Amino acid sequence: MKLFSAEQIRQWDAFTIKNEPVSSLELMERAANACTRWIVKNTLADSYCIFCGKGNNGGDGLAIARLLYNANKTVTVFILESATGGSDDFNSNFNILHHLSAIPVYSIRSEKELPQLPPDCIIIDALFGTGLNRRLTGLAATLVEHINSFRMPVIAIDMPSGLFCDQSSLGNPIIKASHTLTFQVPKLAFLVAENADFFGQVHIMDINLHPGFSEKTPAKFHITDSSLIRSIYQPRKTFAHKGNFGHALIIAGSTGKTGAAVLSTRACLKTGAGLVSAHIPRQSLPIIQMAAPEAMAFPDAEDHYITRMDYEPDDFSSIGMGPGIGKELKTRFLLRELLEKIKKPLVLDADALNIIAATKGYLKLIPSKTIITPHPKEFSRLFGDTANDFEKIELASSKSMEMNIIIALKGHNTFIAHPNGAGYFNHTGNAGMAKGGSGDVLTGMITSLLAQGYTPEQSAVYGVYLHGLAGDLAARDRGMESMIASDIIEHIGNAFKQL
Ligand SMILES: NC(=O)C1=CN([C@@H]2O[C@H](COP(=O)(O)OP(=O)(O)OC[C@H]3O[C@@H](n4cnc5c(N)ncnc54)[C@H](O)[C@@H]3O)[C@@H](O)[C@H]2O)[C@@H](O)CC1
Ligand SMILES: Nc1ncnc2c1ncn2[C@@H]1O[C@H](COP(=O)(O)OP(=O)(O)O)[C@@H](O)[C@H]1O
Ligand SMILES: [K+]
Repeated sequence: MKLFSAEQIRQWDAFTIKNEPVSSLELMERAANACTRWIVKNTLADSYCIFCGKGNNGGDGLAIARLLYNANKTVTVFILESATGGSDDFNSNFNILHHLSAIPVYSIRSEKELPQLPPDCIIIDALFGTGLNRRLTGLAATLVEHINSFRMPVIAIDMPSGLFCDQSSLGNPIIKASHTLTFQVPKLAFLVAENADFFGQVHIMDINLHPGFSEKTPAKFHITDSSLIRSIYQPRKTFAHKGNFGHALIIAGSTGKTGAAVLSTRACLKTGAGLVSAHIPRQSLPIIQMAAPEAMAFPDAEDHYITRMDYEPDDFSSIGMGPGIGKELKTRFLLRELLEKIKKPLVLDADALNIIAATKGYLKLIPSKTIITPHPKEFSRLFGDTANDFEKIELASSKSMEMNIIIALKGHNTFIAHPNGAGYFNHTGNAGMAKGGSGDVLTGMITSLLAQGYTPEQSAVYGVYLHGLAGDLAARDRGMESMIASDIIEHIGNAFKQL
């Protein structure tokens, strides 16, 4: 699914008005109807306090007020006055409402007019939407803080007021909504961790914007959805043999972190590679053979960590390196040797990335189309700090293009930057996965897909989606608190079945 900017959404509204055709006021009525249906169905209250600005977001608020009143609800409207007049559609809805004397309408012109509200009402925030063009200050900011001081649930229309769609709002006054009813498509602002306190649960209101616009308009960012994954998926052929699905090598583990090697290797096996081998420290040999009997093992010459390749790396279809390897000097040298020798893309995670970040000259050795899977800290070690999440996304995108690598920046809504400039946000996964070992599982899964012949771009997008889906199924079965990384592996099979 394409992720459009506020400006593109404005163009999409205009395109719909021209090409459907439909009047702007009718489109607002459609939006207000969708919101009102949701509100009536999902809230049990009888009383609603609606705060409106004087743009089209406020126009939505006025139309919702009228529709809720028609549904026999008690409605009170507060209008934040501004020096400029209302938008055309705001004014039209204001005139309609004016004739319904049963709906009280109050103006807020100064702090003295900030209202007290009945404790059983639901607050509807229609102050500002996608038209926000600067941070809120003055009376608007004070009103936002005033609304946030109430304990009643707040339903934001389109955007929580004060939140920018496509840029950081860090430190700004913003409505803290329990629910956001947003029009047609999700917004970038709802995908980043720094905004988590503001939008609550996001619900998409389908207002039938014209499909012609989204089909022909390119977008830089996308949300990975099941239809994209189904288009990537290659079913296994009936007469296939193990040679058709590649030979994956996992280079992982050191004493005390053999579990990382076990998790990556098992996840790699469970994701469909034809053959899986694990290069582990010598002492880990019995452990890996017990925990993953289907995998072959290359025990290192060294007991406790990895130091030497006794194989040709290009003989493998894919190699994933990093989970639990530590940062011993000899392991660093081995990583350098691998980076210099291999002619194929790699999967690099965890300590492989920490070694690269800490050792001068390693970063530029990363082979083209390699997939790196840093969590935010590993990302900062590699590429430096950023002031906010939006800059982090831009930095991931530009580094991916500059270095011709795929960067999966892990977290809730993992962001995957492709070297052609496109970016994919993943929406599967849950906070039950915020535990040691989950990332090791992801490395094994992506390495497995790469071995099977999926392109590096496909392997990253597909692997991250499947990993999150397996995590969601694990959470459903075991609960977010109790699920562990091994449970994600146990649910990879069911995740495949759900595609
Ligand atoms: N036909 C359409 O274009 C549709 C628009 N819709 C609604 O329209 C909204 C966008 O409407 P608008 O473009 O009128 O914008 P908004 O209603 O979001 O706000 C814009 C108004 O606020 C002012 N403003 C912006 N930032 C401010 C700040 N920091 N302090 C004080 N004033 C500020 C602007 O000058 C303008 O007057 C959407 O979010 C959505 O709710 C929906 O009704 C669907 C259809
Ligand atoms: N709150 C969350 N929502 C969704 N996915 C999450 C969440 N927390 C963690 N994850 C996922 O779990 C994995 C954690 O990886 P990482 O931080 O490298 O853990 P580790 O190195 O301990 O294995 C990532 O794929 C991440 O996207
Ligand atoms: K709003």
